[in-house]
Amino acid sequence: MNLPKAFEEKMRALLGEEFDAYAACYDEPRYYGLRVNTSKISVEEFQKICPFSITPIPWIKNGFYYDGEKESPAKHPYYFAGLYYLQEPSAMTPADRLPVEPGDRVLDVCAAPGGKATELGAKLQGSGVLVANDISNSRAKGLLKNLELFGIGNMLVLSEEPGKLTGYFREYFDKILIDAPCSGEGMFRKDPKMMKAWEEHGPEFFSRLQRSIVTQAAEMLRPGGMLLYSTCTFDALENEGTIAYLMEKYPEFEICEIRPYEGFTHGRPDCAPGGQADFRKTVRIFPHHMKGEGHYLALLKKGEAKETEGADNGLHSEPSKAKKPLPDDLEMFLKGIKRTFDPGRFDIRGERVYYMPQDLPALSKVRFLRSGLLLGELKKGRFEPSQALAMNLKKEEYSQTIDLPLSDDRVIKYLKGETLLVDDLVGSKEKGWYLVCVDGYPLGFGKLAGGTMKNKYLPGWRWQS
Ligand SMILES: C[S@@+](CC[C@H](N)C(=O)[O-])C[C@H]1O[C@@H](n2cnc3c(N)ncnc32)[C@H](O)[C@@H]1O
Repeated sequence: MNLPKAFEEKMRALLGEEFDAYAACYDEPRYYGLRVNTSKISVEEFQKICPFSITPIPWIKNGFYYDGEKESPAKHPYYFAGLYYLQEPSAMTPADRLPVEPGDRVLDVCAAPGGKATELGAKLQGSGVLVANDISNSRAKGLLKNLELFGIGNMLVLSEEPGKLTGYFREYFDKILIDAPCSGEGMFRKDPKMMKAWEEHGPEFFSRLQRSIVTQAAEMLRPGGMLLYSTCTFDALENEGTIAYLMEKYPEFEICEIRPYEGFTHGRPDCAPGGQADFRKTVRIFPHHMKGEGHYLALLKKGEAKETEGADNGLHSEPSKAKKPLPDDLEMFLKGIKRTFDPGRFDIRGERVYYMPQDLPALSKVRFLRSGLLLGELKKGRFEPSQALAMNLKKEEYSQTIDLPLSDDRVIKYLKGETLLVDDLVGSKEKGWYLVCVDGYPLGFGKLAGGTMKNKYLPGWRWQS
């Protein structure tokens, strides 16, 4: 592979005698990875049912390699059931190493298309809140789809400039991930087009952007909270340089150890102005040391603020809405779900019914793609459940289900949007909303009458043949 000359020279200087081993990797095939959605299935269970050959990624407990030249895991009903996400192995590391716990308030500042946000959401296991943001509205649409496919309901999907969010979320979050826009040097093998982009917008351009994003994000982290910064580039200015800038502006941040793996390489104190030894705790991923493309990670903890102590965190909760009774048809539908709903968290806007995360600040004038779990729509008083709700439910939580084995050709028919005959599975008098599952994992809803099931799978998500 012909690398840009300036890049090659820079890498020679960075890697010294390791450069030849690094350069030789460009003649090797790229790695393909798949990450299990642990909010839907355990790793052990997935290994039992996985229809293609996989081998563990040693530093990611729910990550596996697959052979991308032979297999197409995105064209499988389990993918449509949200059981896994396809992701380059080194890119799994940031969300894995940010210690998110159920109940946390988590922000993913640059989240689209959701490779990391889907893992952060899965780690929350339905409690707390994930705010997934991306400045690009078109990319945020893909992010929303991936989060809904994963069954994440306790979330907001926003498309905002991070500086605007600081006014709403000052010191609000427990954990923040910044997977920054970068010059992408670690992705040259996976996607050679990145080299052209690098020549147009190199490290200097991205460094300026990263400096503004990290300092804006810093204001949204509560004291004691943790921030993980990552890039898929090798450039020192964009990596150690950005973290050094953050720590100069916000001295209350300290660099923390990242759970180790033998293939990780230490960050470089010599690449950071000031050269503090702590930069060794940051991690560089190189393809000649491990089976992944290339990444940089720094985990930081925010101490008590030195200058902004006692500042108002801007958190003014949405005034609780007067609790109106829910429409009858919605009330009836919810009786079929074995889950306790908090009446104060329903939010009906026009025809749409949402179930909101708890303790959100008032968010007027923020560009949303989604706020909360879209439960469904009220059409002339009739409630129609959404695709997002189907993906958010477990089979055991819903009273009426049609569970098809993978081998049943009605699975693909359902995903294509076709009407199904299911009189062999339900009594002739049964009717109403059914949750259609494959091997026990929900795919979507259908409406049954007289042994025929009208397909309610979201048209935009259909299986394309
Ligand atoms: C490396 S990608 C993120 C990949 C994503 N975290 C994932 O794992 O799928 C960087 C993202 O940052 C977004 N971006 C660029 N500038 C931004 C800004 N100022 N604020 C927020 N997002 C930005 C881009 O649209 C892009 O989607």
